[in-house]
Amino acid sequence: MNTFKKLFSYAEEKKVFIVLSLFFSGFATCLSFLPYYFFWQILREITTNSNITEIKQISLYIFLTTVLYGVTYIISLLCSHLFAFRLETNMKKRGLYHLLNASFSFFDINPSGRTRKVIDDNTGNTHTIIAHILPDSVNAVLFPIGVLVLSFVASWKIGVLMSIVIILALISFKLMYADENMMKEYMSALEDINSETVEYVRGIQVIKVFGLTLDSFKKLHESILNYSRVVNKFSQMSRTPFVIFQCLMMSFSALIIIIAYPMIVMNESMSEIISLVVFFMTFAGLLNSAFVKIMFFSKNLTLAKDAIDKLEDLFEKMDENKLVMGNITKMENYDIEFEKVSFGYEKDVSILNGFDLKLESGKKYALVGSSGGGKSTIAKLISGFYPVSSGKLKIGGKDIKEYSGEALEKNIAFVFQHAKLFSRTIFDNVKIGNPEASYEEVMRALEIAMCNNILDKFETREKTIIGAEGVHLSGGEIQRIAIARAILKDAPIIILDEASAASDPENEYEMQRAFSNLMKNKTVIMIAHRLSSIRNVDEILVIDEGKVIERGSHEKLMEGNTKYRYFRELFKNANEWRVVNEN
Ligand SMILES: Nc1ncnc2c1ncn2[C@@H]1O[C@H](COP(=O)(O)OP(=O)(O)OP(=O)(O)O)[C@@H](O)[C@H]1O
Repeated sequence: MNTFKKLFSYAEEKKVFIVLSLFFSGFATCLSFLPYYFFWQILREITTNSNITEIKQISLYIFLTTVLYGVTYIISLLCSHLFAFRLETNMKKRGLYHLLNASFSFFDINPSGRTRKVIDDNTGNTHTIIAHILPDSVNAVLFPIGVLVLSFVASWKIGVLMSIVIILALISFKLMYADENMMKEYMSALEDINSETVEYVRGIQVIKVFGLTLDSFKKLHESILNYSRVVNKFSQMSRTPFVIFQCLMMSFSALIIIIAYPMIVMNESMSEIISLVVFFMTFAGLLNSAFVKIMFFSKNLTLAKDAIDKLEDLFEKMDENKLVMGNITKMENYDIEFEKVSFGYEKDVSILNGFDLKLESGKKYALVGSSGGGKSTIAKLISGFYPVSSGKLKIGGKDIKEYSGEALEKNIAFVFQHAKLFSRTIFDNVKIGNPEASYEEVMRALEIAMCNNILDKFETREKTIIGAEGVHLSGGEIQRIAIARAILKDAPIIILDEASAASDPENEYEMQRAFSNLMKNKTVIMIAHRLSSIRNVDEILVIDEGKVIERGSHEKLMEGNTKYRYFRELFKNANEWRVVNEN
């Protein structure tokens, strides 16, 4: 019931519809007995007086009560659908709200496609239980009760027989679904096999290139074996009660012999016997369908519970690591200062420990160092992706926490290693940098970012839709469009995380020019592996194990036995090695 409480809380304003739906469903169930009652009366009339006027009259009652039942049931479904669609909409809205307010760290860890899928799939999974199963469950519960009452009204013997059948069916039914953990285990095995299959298909290129077999793709193999084991266990567990349940339902009509035979032997009224037999037999299929509805209810309730748990778990994750924001909107200057900052992504693993660093407004810095040293982490902290664990991170002399979210967004532009472009026109992709910008300003940004030769490739130029048929952009070209976007944003602090990694030698020259245009008069923090691209910066900082171990100009760091010089030589050797091998 907790699941329903949670579900209903998403659409409090339309709760009245679900109450109405349950009421009409109950009312419809009661009405559904009337046609059967009148049917029994017709049988009695046919087998006794055969009064045609009376039969016509009762037939009319059957017709009217059936129509009334149909209308009431439709009203019930209409109400449940109104509630279910509002619930789905509100859940999606809540998802959107959390997405818009999610911490940056959330997007750092969670792929956007998966997040969308969790929200879309799980909100969808709540539809069946609310729109169909919930109103039907009222029917499923009331129907066997009504059948019992009507049976006792018809004959106490039929009533007793019906009671025995219903009790036995309920026991076997309960045994089938007794183990809630079994259901959970089944759902989790199903989810595992689904996600592992998706992972396998996504990596199909690697699998083909390396000729991997399913066995070597261990996790998928294990998930298949696990699924098969769980399904087998579930089937074995449900086997006996399911067979009993099916036998009961299938042989239900035959049970009337227990009552009819002694009546025939005792020479009771033939018309009474026939009407009772036919009346009893009509309930056989109806009772079965009531139980099937209960079966669907259990399954869909587990699905809905799973869906709501997953959504709430996602919302919780979106709220983790959120930066506490202040309300200062203006930055006095763009000096950046780390004061004894400690930070770790996980509780016990510290990446920065008492880290100190000062970067001056308007200067260009390059962070270099061995992989995993903490360069990107420093950049992410400056951008406000994660809050620091202790110490202070200041921009313009004020703690980053004192600024509003908009102030950080407005003043910092981050160009990622793998820039993301949307399936819109090149123009629109750039305009995201400043939605207020004019046509000329966008075109100017494209020009400064050296994108003109990209536009020349397409007849539709800046109106070319990214991802449309025949539109293929190289990594370097995508990066230049992303730089145009950052140029248009015109933020005073620019962070470039391995931003030239995607460029090939052919467009590296253009990339470098695009970068220098972007960096003019800004505070720039550039993380670079290509050491050739960082010569024009004011200072180079060598980061190792979360510390600045060297800092200075290229010339200064090349003097003496520095780590930077060592990296340079490695880089030079690697390039020479590459050129020799390419020749
Ligand atoms: N989202 C994350 N969750 C947990 N640990 C992380 C996360 N991102 C980075 N790390 C860890 O933090 C450490 C520093 O990583 P960071 O990316 O800052 O290094 P880097 O110097 O930029 O490395 P590279 O040059 O290879 O990109 C690494 O040990 C890395 O495994």
